[in-house]
This record gives sequence, structure tokens and C-alpha cells, in this order.
Amino acid sequence: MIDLNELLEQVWPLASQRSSQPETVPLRRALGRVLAADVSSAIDVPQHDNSGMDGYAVCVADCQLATQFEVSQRVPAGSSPSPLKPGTVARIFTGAPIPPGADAVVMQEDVVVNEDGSVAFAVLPKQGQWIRSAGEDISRGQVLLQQGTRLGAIHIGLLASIGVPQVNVFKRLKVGVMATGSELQSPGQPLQAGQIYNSNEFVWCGLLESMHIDVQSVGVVPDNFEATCAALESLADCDAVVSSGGVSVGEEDHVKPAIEEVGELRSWKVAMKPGKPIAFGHINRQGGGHSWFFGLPGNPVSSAVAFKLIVKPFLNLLEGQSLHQVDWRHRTRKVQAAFDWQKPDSRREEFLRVDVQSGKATLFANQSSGVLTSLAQSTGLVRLAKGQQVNIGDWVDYVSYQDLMK
Ligand SMILES: Nc1nc2c(c(=O)[nH]1)N[C@H]1C(S)=C(S)[C@@H](COP(=O)(O)OP(=O)(O)OC[C@H]3O[C@@H](n4cnc5c(N)ncnc54)[C@H](O)[C@@H]3O)O[C@H]1N2
Ligand code: MOO
Repeated sequence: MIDLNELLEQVWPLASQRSSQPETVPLRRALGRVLAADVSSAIDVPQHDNSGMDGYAVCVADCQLATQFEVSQRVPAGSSPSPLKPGTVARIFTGAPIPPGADAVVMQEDVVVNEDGSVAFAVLPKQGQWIRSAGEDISRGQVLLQQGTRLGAIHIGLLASIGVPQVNVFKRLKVGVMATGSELQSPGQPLQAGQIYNSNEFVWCGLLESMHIDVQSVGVVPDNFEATCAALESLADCDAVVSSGGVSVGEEDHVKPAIEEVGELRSWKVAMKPGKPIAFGHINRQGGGHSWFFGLPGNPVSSAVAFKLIVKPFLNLLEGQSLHQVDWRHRTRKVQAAFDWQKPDSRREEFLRVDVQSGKATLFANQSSGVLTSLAQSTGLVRLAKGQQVNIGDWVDYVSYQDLMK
């Protein structure tokens, strides 16, 4: 058996060697895409010192209590003020540029306005108060976002705030999905004796779509060699293909011989539970090149866990993110076990489905790799080393699903 960390060190670097091509897309199409180049700002944000309040722009050195000041100009947002006339103040509104010569803003609640329109201050202003400085958010020349950043809504807002209308991102990946198993039935059809519904395909399509990846699914492939080869070949133009089932040791497992027929295969028993049998390789394309291939176990929990821990980061790397950005092992933290685990697996590390609230991990009662409910009713995985026993109150390593899918 191979340790998970060793497998990751063998497989992930293969993805970094071949990242996808860049393309330019308008900002409104950039959500979830990966930046293909650093973005620097050509402007200061905000561009000018501006008022943080509706009120009066003043020169602090001129201000005295019990004195009336003439309001010499009115500065709404979007206007360009003249220099402040000495001994006067300027009416100003939130976001409007500070007139040259003014060095503080007094909010209107702290000002008395006289009948003749002049104003007086109840409290003396402090230098700089209520002034938002030019460049305090982003300064000109600053690298705002780095290559490899996956763009969320706030990132896109930042790009808009520096006036950029479009952005250079890596091409979207296309990933093929297939579920092998003659026992599989599609939702909506009645179950015959011995059949189960195909859920893996739906889990993966959802995970891939949430990763902004285009999905091409061939659905269920029956357990026979020819059908498996044909399905694999039909997906060869994808960047990668993920298949479930048929990677263990039974005679009905056709995935491994089929990959050997249409490409190249490496398969492992990974020392992890769930997710032990994993096949990896590639499918040759007719015109040259290849699609990467992952054969994950059929058990729904095993395949979803293997997908999140192994395949998802691989796809992120293939799209152009860096190893540091995708390696979930940096996002592991300690939580306190609210459970006992007295019979650990001595040969495989274990990933237990737990619900973590306020730093305390409660174990989902049924840890079988066939129980998909365990994934729905947990917040993440506790990672235990081979043979690691747990007593209530022990601190254990934990990674949340949210951090795994970042
Ligand atoms: N003699 C041994 N048997 C098994 C071993 C072993 O080492 N020696 N390993 C076990 C482990 S661990 C796992 S995990 C499974 C993996 O088996 P396969 O990948 O070959 O998957 P199948 O046998 O095709 O299916 C396993 C299980 O999952 C259900 N399944 C399959 N596809 C789907 C789907 N699309 N949606 C929902 N459920 C699915 C299938 O009906 C089976 O119940 O092997 C153990 N056996
Ligand atoms: O990989 Mo298997 O999940 O240990 O059931």
C-alpha cells in the first residue's frame, strides 16, 4: 500500500506541468475563473483625498470656538473643488474630493448653521478627521491580485474598482464523468432486484460545476470491457476523466484493463480509509495528446472523499493554480474530539466524518463507506494516522469540507 501523502507527491506534480491556455474574458464572465497573470493597479483607489461624512471641510489651523465661518463653496461628490479660501469652510458631501488647503471634515451634526448661512463649531476638529486618503484602499502600481487567484465576487469588485473591464484567465477545464456498474439505475426509473441508484455521477457533476468546470457525462457504463473502452474513448478530448467503480479486485472490474487498452494505467492501494483502491493514468487521443484519468472506488463516500482529497486539487493545478494554493493539508487544524475511537485501522490512515461546532468534533455514528448520509450530516474530516486511537478530549487534525473545496 502507498501512503496518501506519497501518492499526492507523485500525482499532483504531473498536473503542474501542463496548465491550460489563457484567454481574456469580460469581468461579468470571470466568476470562479483563475487569473493567468498578476494584475497591478494603474490608479490610486480612491483617486483623491475625500470626505467620509456629509459636513464641512475646514483648515484646522483657522478653526476657533465661538467664531462664525463663511461657507465659501459647495462640493458634491463627483465635482472638482477650488482651493479653500483662508478663513472659510466648504460645504462637502460623503465621497466628494477635499478642497486643497482643507485638512479635516466636521460632520454636520457637530455644526451650528446660522440664519445668514455661516457656521460655527461646537468642538474643535482634529487634523485629518473624516478624510479618506488617496490610495488608502489600493495604491497605484500595487499588485492587486496574483496569478493563480480564483476570482470570487469580491475579487471581481476589486478589479472593477481599478477600472479594468476584462481579465486574463486560464481556459475552463472540461472533465468527463462516468459511473461503471451493471447494478446502477438512473433516478426516475424503478429499481429492479439487485439494483441501486447511481448517485456518484450526481455528486461529481455537482462538485465539478461548483468548481466552474465544464462537465461531459456519459452516465452509467455497464460492467463489460468493450462498453468501458468505448466510454473512455468518447471522453478522450476532455482534460481529465473521472470514473467510479470497478477499481477493486473482483472479476467484474473492467476499468483497469480498459484503461490499459486505451492508454496507460497506474493503480494503487492507498493506505487510507475510505478510498483505498485508486487508479490513475491517461487515455490517448487519436490525434495525439491525452486526457488524465482517475478511477475512484464505487462506494459513494470513498469516491467523494478521494475526489476532494486527490482529484479536486489535481484539477485546480491543471487549470493553473499553484501547489500552495490547492494543497488542503495547509488548511488542517486541531479540533477536540467529543468521541472515542478505540479500534483504529493499523494499516490505513482514517478520515472520519465529523460535525465540528465551537471547535468540538462529534462523530457521525455510521462510518461505513457506503453511507452517503455521513457526508451530508458532517462538516468535515478528522484525519487519523495509522493505528491512532482517540479518547474524548484529545486534539485531532481536522479539515472542513469548505476548506477542501476552496
Ligand atoms: N476482496 C476485496 N474486496 C474489496 C476490497 C479489497 O481490497 N478486497 N476493497 C474494498 C474497498 S476498500 C472498496 S472502496 C471497494 C471499491 O470497489 P470498486 O471500486 O471496485 O467499486 P464497485 O465494486 O463497483 O462498487 C462498490 C460499491 O459502490 C456502489 N456503487 C458503485 N457505483 C456507484 C454509483 N455510481 N453510485 C452509487 N453507488 C455506487 C456499488 O454498488 C457497491 O456497493 O471494494 C471493496 N471490496
Ligand atoms: O476505500 Mo474503501 O472506502 O476503504 O471502502
